[in-house]
Amino acid sequence: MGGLDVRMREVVCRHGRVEAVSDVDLEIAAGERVALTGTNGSGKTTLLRAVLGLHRQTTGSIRVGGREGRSPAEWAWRRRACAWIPQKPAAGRFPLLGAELLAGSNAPAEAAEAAERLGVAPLVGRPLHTLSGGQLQRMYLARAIGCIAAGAELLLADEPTAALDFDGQSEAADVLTSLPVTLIVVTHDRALADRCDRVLEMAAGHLREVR
Ligand SMILES: Nc1ncnc2c1ncn2[C@@H]1O[C@H](COP(=O)(O)OP(=O)(O)OP(=O)(O)O)[C@@H](O)[C@H]1O
Repeated sequence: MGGLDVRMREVVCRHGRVEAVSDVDLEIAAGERVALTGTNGSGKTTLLRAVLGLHRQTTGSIRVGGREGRSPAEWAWRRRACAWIPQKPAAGRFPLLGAELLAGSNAPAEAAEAAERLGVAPLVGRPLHTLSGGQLQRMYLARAIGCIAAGAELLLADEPTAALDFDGQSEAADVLTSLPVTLIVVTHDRALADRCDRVLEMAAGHLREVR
């Protein structure tokens, strides 16, 4: 089993004056699958974005594979090391096509193959904003599989099954928990959490181990 270890020390994330993540310490072993649950607005998305370097107002230490994100070169490495399934797509200036999203994985053939398996291959010519919520999540999962084929060893997934139908939820949970990477998945889906090695709960920015 591959995967990178993750180590967080005294991580604090703010949105202006709001402290969304408070003093989080966390160690995740290489290859572990961790579900991050908790109430709405408790800081889960903010913490995942901090790991990716997308949340600037972050203090403390976040190491992935033993590497801190202190320099542009370290962040470039972190971007390649992480596959990311966002809760909602970033608003870009131009519409992005499904095929362009898949190509961004650096392993377009593997991503396209995953899109085929996940039933969204016929939609790759469409702009992402025209896809349904579930179709979009399948497209992002296909991209993540491409990123992993290209060498990513940490998958950060933010509610990746929230918009899927029942069969899709179960299929995506199988795929997510069988990938040869470390997984941190934000989820309100009990069946997905049950398949993970550990379950953590976030409440008002604080993290605690549930299982
Ligand atoms: N761009 C922003 N500007 C200001 N406050 C924000 C911003 N994004 C999030 N917040 C606030 O930060 C806190 C944590 O939000 P976050 O999105 O991390 O929660 P979450 O646990 O992922 O919630 P959910 O389960 O609803 O997705 C919330 O109080 C939220 O209102």
